[in-house]
Amino acid sequence: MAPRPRIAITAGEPAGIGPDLCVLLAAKPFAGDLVFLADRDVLVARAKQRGVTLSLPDYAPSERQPASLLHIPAPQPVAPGKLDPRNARHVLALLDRALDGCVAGEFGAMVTAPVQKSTINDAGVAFTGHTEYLAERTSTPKVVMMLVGGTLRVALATTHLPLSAVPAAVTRENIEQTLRIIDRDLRTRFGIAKPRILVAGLNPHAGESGHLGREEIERIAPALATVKAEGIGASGPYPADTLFTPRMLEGADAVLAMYHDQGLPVLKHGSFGDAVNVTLGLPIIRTSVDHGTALDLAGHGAIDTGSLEAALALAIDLAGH
Ligand SMILES: NC(=O)c1ccc[n+]([C@@H]2O[C@H](COP(=O)([O-])OP(=O)(O)OC[C@H]3O[C@@H](n4cnc5c(N)ncnc54)[C@H](O)[C@@H]3O)[C@@H](O)[C@H]2O)c1
Ligand SMILES: N[C@H](C(=O)O)[C@H](O)COP(=O)(O)O
Repeated sequence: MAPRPRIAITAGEPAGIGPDLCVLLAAKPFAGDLVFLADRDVLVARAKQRGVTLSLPDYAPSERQPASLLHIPAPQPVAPGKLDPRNARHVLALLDRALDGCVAGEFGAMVTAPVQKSTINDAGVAFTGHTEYLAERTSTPKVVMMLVGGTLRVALATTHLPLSAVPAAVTRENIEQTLRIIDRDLRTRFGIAKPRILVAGLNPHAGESGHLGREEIERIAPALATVKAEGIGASGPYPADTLFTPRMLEGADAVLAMYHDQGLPVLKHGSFGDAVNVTLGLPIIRTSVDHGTALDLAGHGAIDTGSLEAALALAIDLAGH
């Protein structure tokens, strides 16, 4: 029998629902050993607020523990729902420790609870997302954000940037590199022998033969021709408005959307609460939830643990490959 992978889970923004999700998951059984990276006082307080019994021993690297806590202190007291940029470095320290452990082989994968990107920026650290942060920290020149929900996988050619900056970022080179990464990771990590990837256009009606924009003709189609010649099963560019219809998606393994809000609303409409965000192209395995910090629900109120559970299950599965 394969050994249980050890998975690092970062609690994310301490004022958000990340700590709540951690305390709710800590008592559940998983097919891996879970190491929660968080401030112990924050988890204890959150468990009390939610009426949950928290039983997490300190992490002991030499032992096999179904669930444990790697305590990393937050410098400032934490109140649910109240952001404090002085705790932003703590949030990054959780990520750094998990990442270092993955690179060193101590952890088989890392799973991230949500962070508040604005607060990290407010603390003076330029931060657009875990995806870009982990790429930079591992010196990986190119990674791809992909969300998985139900039978749908949606990858993005561009991630966290203003809409006005998207057209310039949809370059031929970007599309080629993105498709190579999706193809490689679907084969090697997801075990799909010959991935079939559908590529969206950028403009309405995929540019209407150049009358509604030329990115499809000048960049996306030439990039597709190049990667097809390399044997990658990609096709398009397709008009995005009908690309996500069941008939188009039949037999497809992934869709490549050109920008964040072209692809993710479709996926989240169908799967919010159960979908998983996975970073392709990294030297380590990283999955995450499909939602944000939900400050309005931290410490009280009904929260859905489904996405974090799905992210954990996928991380365990990928770590086992
Ligand atoms: N993986 C991540 O780190 C991640 C992902 C998405 C957004 N964010 C960040 O989160 C912050 C807040 O973003 P937002 O307000 O756009 O989105 P959000 O997901 O935090 O909230 C959107 C709505 O969904 C609800 N919600 C979210 N998660 C829920 C859960 N598990 N159970 C029940 N309800 C839930 C919230 O209460 C809110 O009504 C931003 O800083 C954003 O950048 C982080
Ligand atoms: N774009 C993601 C989403 O909408 O779910 C989210 O912001 C998380 O991104 P990172 O994993 O890069 O933090």
